[in-house]
Amino acid sequence: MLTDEETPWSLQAAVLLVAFLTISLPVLLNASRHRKQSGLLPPSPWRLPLVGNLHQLGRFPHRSLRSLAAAHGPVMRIHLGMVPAIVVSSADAAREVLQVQDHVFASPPSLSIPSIIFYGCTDLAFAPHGPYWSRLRKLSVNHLLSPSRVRSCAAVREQEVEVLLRRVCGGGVVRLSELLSDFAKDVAGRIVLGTRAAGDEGWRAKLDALLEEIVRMLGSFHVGDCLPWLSWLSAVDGTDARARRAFQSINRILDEIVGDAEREVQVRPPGGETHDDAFLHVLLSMMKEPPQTEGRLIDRDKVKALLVDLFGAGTETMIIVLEWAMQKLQQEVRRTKQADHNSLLMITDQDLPGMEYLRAVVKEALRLHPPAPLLLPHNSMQGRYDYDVPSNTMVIVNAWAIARDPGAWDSPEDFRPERFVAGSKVVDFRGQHFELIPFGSGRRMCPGMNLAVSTVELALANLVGRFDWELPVEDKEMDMQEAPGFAVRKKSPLRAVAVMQQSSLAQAEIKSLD
Ligand code: HEM
Repeated sequence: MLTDEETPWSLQAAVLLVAFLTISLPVLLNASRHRKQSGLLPPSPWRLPLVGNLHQLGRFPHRSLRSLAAAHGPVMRIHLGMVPAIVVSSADAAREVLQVQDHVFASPPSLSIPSIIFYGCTDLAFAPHGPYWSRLRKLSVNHLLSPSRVRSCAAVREQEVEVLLRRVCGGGVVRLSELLSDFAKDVAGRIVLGTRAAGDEGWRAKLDALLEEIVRMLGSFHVGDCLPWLSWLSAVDGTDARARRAFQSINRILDEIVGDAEREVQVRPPGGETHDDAFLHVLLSMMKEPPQTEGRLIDRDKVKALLVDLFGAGTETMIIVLEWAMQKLQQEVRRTKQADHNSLLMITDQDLPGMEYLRAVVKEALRLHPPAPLLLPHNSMQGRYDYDVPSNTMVIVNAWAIARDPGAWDSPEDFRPERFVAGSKVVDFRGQHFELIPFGSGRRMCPGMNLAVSTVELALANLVGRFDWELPVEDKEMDMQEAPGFAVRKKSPLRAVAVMQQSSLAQAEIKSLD
């Protein structure tokens, strides 16, 4: 996880920039006096020269931006250093950006660190909107993330849930964060890489190292992104060197992973089919296909770029939802059982559609704790909507603030899954109801939503169905604090005591898992 010092847009950035104030202030003040304001720009909080509003963002930008929006409105213009950005904090404004004018805001901004660690932005999340992105997205959805592909790997998820339950049965205080994290990585490992990854400590260590580098670098501040004319500074302050070292480390790990898969394919008997439908095997076979008229889509580096996305975007987000939902479920566990589930049999993928209350709990956890509270940044490619949004302006959607907007939600700060149960207002997170957009919406919406939701629901259903969960005696109350970072995890790891249900049937079943 990120340390406080590594927080994006942190004071550390401000301190660095303030050093330049003394020399450049007179020049800049003069320049801003002559700057021509054109069109109707969104309202803007006051800002410091050079620093802009960076110093106001603090350790939790989603919270600080909500406070600023309360004073300046749901469409607001801020400055990250000298670079303007539009912040959107209402469902209506989010609909305008992500649906009505989706085509205008469909590219991410060009940022220095992602372009180093994501192989020149040839991954899915940071690739500019265009034919390459579109083909890569289609490939990922068709072979890995579509609802039918997700259904077809239900057995993998169920087997991994069994492993998780067996580990919980160990007794005593369960280190839930650690177990849930291993579970999410094993699911991703098995469907992306194949059975080889299951329960393999070597694989988990590789993935941990990979995620650590990605999360650390995405949380780093690059002066050139905020003060383009000072980008040379990142060579002096070591940011570029750190990013290149991180990239070398990411590349080495991914080379090992891809190399292992290539060797596996080579030792397969001639004509032998793959022993599983692992996505990496599909990618490797596509690398060998003759190029089509549009050129070859995938080469080794692009395969690695895509893997960074799938592991980075896929595992960390699922871990976050599982942690927050389990934390909430410690309070809700009995009601969840009564509402949904009276059987002690293993709950399978097929049972999930009938578990209305559990699904409401997951929705409510995603509402209060979206893993990416500011989604991913978008970039305007042209023009205007109600306000003038000059082309090439970064647009930040504060999904966290929108999901807590008192204008859209009753008691928005309370955890109340009932709000999603039949008879209540129908609100879903599939990109059509803009008051709840933890996965974004429009063409850049998260393609991993079906996989994530099925995996999270299956794990939670079984954890809650088989155990009663209590706080460890030494933890007097639940710690609900967030940790700062690009994706917002719980500050302290989740621990709980799992009390196995007294029913002999439950005990017999759990023994039979051994
Ligand atoms: C609960 C879990 C998850 C949440 C809350 C989540 C959330 C998001 C969000 C907010 C975005 C950006 C949307 C935007 O800016 O408009 C995104 C993009 C993305 N997500 Fe997820 N995600 C989750 C799980 C996954 C999984 C499991 C995968 C894949 C294995 C995945 C892969 C991606 C990719 C590749 C993108 C970039 C898509 C593009 O730009 O075309 N995510 N996700």
